[in-house]
Amino acid sequence: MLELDIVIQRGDFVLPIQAQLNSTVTGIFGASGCGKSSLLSAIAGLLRPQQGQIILDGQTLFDSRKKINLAPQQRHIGLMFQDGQLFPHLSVKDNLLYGYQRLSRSEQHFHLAEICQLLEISHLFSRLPRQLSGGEKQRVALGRAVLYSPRLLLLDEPLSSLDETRKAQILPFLARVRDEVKIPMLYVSHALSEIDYLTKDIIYLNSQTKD
Ligand SMILES: Nc1ncnc2c1ncn2[C@@H]1O[C@H](COP(=O)(O)OP(=O)(O)OP(=O)(O)O)[C@@H](O)[C@H]1O
Repeated sequence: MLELDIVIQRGDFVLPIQAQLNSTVTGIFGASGCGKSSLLSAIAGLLRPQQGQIILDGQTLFDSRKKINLAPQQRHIGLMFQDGQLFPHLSVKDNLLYGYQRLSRSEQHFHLAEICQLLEISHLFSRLPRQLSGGEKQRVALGRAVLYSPRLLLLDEPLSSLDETRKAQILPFLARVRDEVKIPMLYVSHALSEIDYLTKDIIYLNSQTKD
């Protein structure tokens, strides 16, 4: 369970958020600039909230009063963005293994073959990212994020660079990750239809302006 009780501030922008998230997938929806990416950055440890607490499965990741602020690598949270951000000079296989190889055996919860079969990417192993379609890149990025065995996977508009046909192809893979791998996910999107496909649990963000 993820417990959030924080205030994020960036200049005049203020976002207070209080929520308890229990679902395998929680959708995060809101207008452009309402703070969706800032919220994910705060959970990942890349942006310090102005005040409050973030607790994941009983572990305090951030507490302004107790002066706790775990570094991103101590949080073991996975992030996946709009353009996947694969390393361009590494093959698909080396991209997939990038974070995985740095885990100890006990931290490796999945096998390369199992995840690649799930996402149908095994035949792409020797290719470089520039030799992949947009949809293939996103499946490889998702595979890399899942192999890292994160406690929580944060997905920031993972399909927004794809056309409607490709989106429709990738959504079932995300549903498979939800059902078969069961890593809790926060899924940010402008598209309610995408969120609806994956979950009925949605947070609507409303930011405020500092007076
Ligand atoms: N580095 C920064 N410094 C100051 N303000 C920032 C910074 N980054 C973002 N902001 C502001 O914080 C607010 C929230 O931005 P954020 O990127 O979290 O919104 P978002 O909901 O993810 O937007 P979008 O849907 O357009 O990607 C915006 O008003 C933005 O202008």
